[in-house]
Amino acid sequence: VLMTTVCLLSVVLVGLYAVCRCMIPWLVQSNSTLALLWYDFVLEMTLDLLTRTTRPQRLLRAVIINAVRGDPDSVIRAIDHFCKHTEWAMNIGDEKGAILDSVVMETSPSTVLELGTYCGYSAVRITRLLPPSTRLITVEMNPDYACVARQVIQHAGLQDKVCVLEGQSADLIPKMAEMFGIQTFDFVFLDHWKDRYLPDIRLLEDCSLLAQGSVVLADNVVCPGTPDYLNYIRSNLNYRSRFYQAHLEYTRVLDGLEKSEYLGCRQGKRQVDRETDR
Ligand SMILES: C[S@@+](CC[C@H](N)C(=O)[O-])C[C@H]1O[C@@H](n2cnc3c(N)ncnc32)[C@H](O)[C@@H]1O
Repeated sequence: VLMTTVCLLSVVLVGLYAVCRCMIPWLVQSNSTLALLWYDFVLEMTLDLLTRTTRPQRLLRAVIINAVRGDPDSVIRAIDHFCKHTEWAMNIGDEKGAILDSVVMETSPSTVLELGTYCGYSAVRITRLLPPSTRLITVEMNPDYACVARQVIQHAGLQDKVCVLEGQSADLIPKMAEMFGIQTFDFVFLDHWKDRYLPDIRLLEDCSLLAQGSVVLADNVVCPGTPDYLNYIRSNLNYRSRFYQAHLEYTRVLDGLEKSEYLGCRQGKRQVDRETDR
């Protein structure tokens, strides 16, 4: 009886292990809700409990161990490697990061705002492409994330070109002119909580922080998705919008970026034929 019980238990345990090892990654790689639930909730909480550290702290450790100090590209590589092989994290990632790079390069901005810093991955990506006189202002509401981001940015050697502002975007956007003497932003990267995209783009407009030619790039417009923002920006005469299809960072789940050029205040709505813009 004992032998049979041990054998049965072994079979159950091996089965469970196989399910965890093969089925869960397969399932979460192809379903957006499962992916976010698994990576952003189950795995993160479990690892936080087991290691008594936070995900940003673990990511920072990987950067310090594996990236060359003063080399932004090696910091980016170290984070991508950590997120692909050790632990998923909500950076824009390498695939969408390449699109971000190309939009930054074609915009060649003098004034840049990022909403949602997290660990500083996209801040490093953007800043390494900016001319020497241009600084990035990046806003993060979580002080622990902001602290990690500053260390990641410092490791990349970009600390003199980035200002990590701690606080809520809604509180800080109206203070940009007063704090930095900024009149308008040439490039704005939206990558904070998705329900803030619409109120914050309107706030940027109300504070006159967008000028004709300003480019707004929004991440995660498909996953988790920003339907109210997309509806607003695509049907607005004041913007010319283009969608870039890609995948949720480090997965096969569909996602995308929306690049919107501000055309100046014309007022009114239009029906955008998105197909022609793609
Ligand atoms: C998806 S992560 C940003 C990832 C980062 N841009 C990257 O690619 O490396 C979103 C971040 O936005 C921050 N956040 C969310 N809502 C915010 C708000 N209203 N103001 C400031 N930060 C916010 C969150 O704390 C989180 O760290």
